[in-house]
Amino acid sequence: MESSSSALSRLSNLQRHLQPPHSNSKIRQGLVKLSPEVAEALSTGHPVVALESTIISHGMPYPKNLETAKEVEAIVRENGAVPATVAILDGVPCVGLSMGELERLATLGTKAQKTARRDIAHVVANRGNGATTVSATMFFASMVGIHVFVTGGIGGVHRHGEQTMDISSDLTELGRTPVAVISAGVKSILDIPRTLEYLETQGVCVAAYNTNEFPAFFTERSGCKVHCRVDTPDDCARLIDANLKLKLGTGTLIAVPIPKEHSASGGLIESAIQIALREARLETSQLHFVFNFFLQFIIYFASSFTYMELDP
Ligand SMILES: O=c1[nH]cc([C@@H]2O[C@H](COP(=O)(O)O)[C@@H](O)[C@H]2O)c(=O)[nH]1
Repeated sequence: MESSSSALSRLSNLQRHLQPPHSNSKIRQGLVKLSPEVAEALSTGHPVVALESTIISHGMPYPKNLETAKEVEAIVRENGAVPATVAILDGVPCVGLSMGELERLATLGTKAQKTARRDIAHVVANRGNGATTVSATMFFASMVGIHVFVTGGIGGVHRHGEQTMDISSDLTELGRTPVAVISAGVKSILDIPRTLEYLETQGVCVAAYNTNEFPAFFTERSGCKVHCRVDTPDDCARLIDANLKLKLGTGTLIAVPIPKEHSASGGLIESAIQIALREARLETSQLHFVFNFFLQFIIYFASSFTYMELDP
């Protein structure tokens, strides 16, 4: 606990040092709405933790989503920081939501547009409601001077991403926005080794908490080693501090494995996911077989007709 509070004070000193109060928000006045609590915390150098909102609107049904959002905010408060949930409401990017706004977002559910960086201008221009993903949340957090952001899982490179190019903009955002993202890793349905390769290309420092391995969201292990290990909140604060002071310009990803007490249920979910993936692969290969069979059939007939036409 002592090391966690010294890490908090280190971060808040850093925030004060690197971010003269409201320098950004003054420049961008009117573009982003800060909740009074977040504005006060940022101006006094009190630690602030950003939270995303896609997980609220798209990740769970109502009212579970609202309960979880409140619970997460309460955990941030219990640990001495101010939570800043980010969302776009009626076209206004909000950093820090009131209980009413949180409730509104939760009841909107999927009617709130899933908003990644590429969607921000569109949602704002149309005065829409947007639930921000990791990339959009990082963008707004950085804009107002919040350096730490906590979430469940970030997006990554999808399986077969080398063919589909389906790569989450969360990864490019980590390569361009100096915010530390603390998460349980990436979803295990994604391609974890390629996600880590992509982050390396983007120059993102990926650290794992109390382990040498990148966690697999529902389980502690993914089989992928990381180059940076952090063991205490102080280690994390020093890493974030170095990244910001050196103005590397990139984000930091700190992956925290699922707590031991939940690893049994996590393992159960993970094995169900692996079975589903195997079944999907099998179905795809059966479909390929049927498709190839019909293709050969069509080619055979088409060529017979062509011969008949050429040589009646
Ligand atoms: O288990 C989950 N992890 C992450 C997300 C959300 O999905 C986003 C990534 O979406 P995409 O793969 O479309 O970039 C993340 O930033 C996060 O907001 C989610 O819905 N479920």
